[in-house]
Amino acid sequence: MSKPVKAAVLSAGSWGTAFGIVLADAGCDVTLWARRPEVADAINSTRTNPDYFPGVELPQGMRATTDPAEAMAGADFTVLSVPSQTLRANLAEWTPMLAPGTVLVSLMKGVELGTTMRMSEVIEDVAKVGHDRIAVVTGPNLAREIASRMPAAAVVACTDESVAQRLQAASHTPYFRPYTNTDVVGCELGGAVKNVIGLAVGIADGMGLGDNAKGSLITRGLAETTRLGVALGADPLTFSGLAGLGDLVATCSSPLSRNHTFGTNLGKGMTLQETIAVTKQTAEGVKSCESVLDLARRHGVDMPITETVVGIVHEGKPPVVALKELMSRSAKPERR
Ligand SMILES: NC(=O)C1=CN([C@@H]2O[C@H](COP(=O)(O)OP(=O)(O)OC[C@H]3O[C@@H](n4cnc5c(N)ncnc54)[C@H](O)[C@@H]3O)[C@@H](O)[C@H]2O)C=CC1
Ligand SMILES: O=C(CO)COP(=O)(O)O
Repeated sequence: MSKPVKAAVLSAGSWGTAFGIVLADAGCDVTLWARRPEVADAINSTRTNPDYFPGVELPQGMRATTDPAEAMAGADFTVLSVPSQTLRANLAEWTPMLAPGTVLVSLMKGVELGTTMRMSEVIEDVAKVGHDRIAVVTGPNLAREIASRMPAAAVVACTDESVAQRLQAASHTPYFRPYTNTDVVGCELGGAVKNVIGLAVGIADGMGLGDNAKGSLITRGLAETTRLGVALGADPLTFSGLAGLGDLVATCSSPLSRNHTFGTNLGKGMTLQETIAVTKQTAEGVKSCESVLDLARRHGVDMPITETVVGIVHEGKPPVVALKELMSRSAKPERR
């Protein structure tokens, strides 16, 4: 009998835990790294992660530790699931402990502030591994639904298709159906920008602007995501796939989405500080809207919805004023 695939998942937050469940259900031997000892203890002693998924039973093939070296020892896949803005510092600490030949897998949907790097670029920069050893998992994957084993499709992307296929096999379960893709740029941008569009749709929902506004924001949001992607060398078709449209639809229609919920609270009139105070988990779009806009400006790409979100979230622009500005932009053809 062949040895089970070994996976380290760093860390034990929402998506790390949920994807760890997927890997374990697919037959992998999974070790989660948890920052807090009480989370690791609860996982090992109660087979649940009560802070994130109370009542969800974790698979037998999954355990937790607070020692990153122990988690990573001999791992075929090292899965990274920390907030995008802390990845660089976390990975710098973890790089000396990486197992030889391990594939680094990013679950993160963000763009680094300052450098405007995508997460796979940060990984390549810090861990000094080639892009053929870095994979990305993305798509319409709300962690709470996945942890409850509700059905979803996903994308596993790597420039080396055989690596994507290995990860596909390691994460395919009766409820989780991953497709491979070699367009890493498009897949990552789809995930990072949809968080920003999710904020915009949430704001519109909070303001009670209706479903036409939602449909319009999703579609025009996808148009600006695609414009950015094409400028960065992505395949435009990626954005009509799971990493683009699929993820946008899930995020923009679900109360489980933190970005959507964050936007809804702002649209209802909460201040930024009040909204941050009631948001317990990572809403990546809040920070990444600025880095996405920065990236767009560096490449001369117009991203009006992203610009509007930055105005509301970071510049204190009232949503009603932002809406008026967005709607009164100069008239143009749908496709340029
Ligand atoms: N939750 C979801 O449904 C999905 C999330 N993602 C992405 O996954 C990434 C992680 O998000 P979630 O797991 O949802 O967030 P989360 O807030 O639930 O978990 C984040 C984890 O990172 C840890 N953490 C926070 N600050 C840290 C630091 N400075 N150093 C080390 N660890 C730190 C926390 O302890 C926690 O375990 C994000 O980029 C998000 O966009 C992607 C798909 C689905
Ligand atoms: O990326 C996600 C679903 O695919 C999760 O969205 P939120 O981070 O907004 O919860």
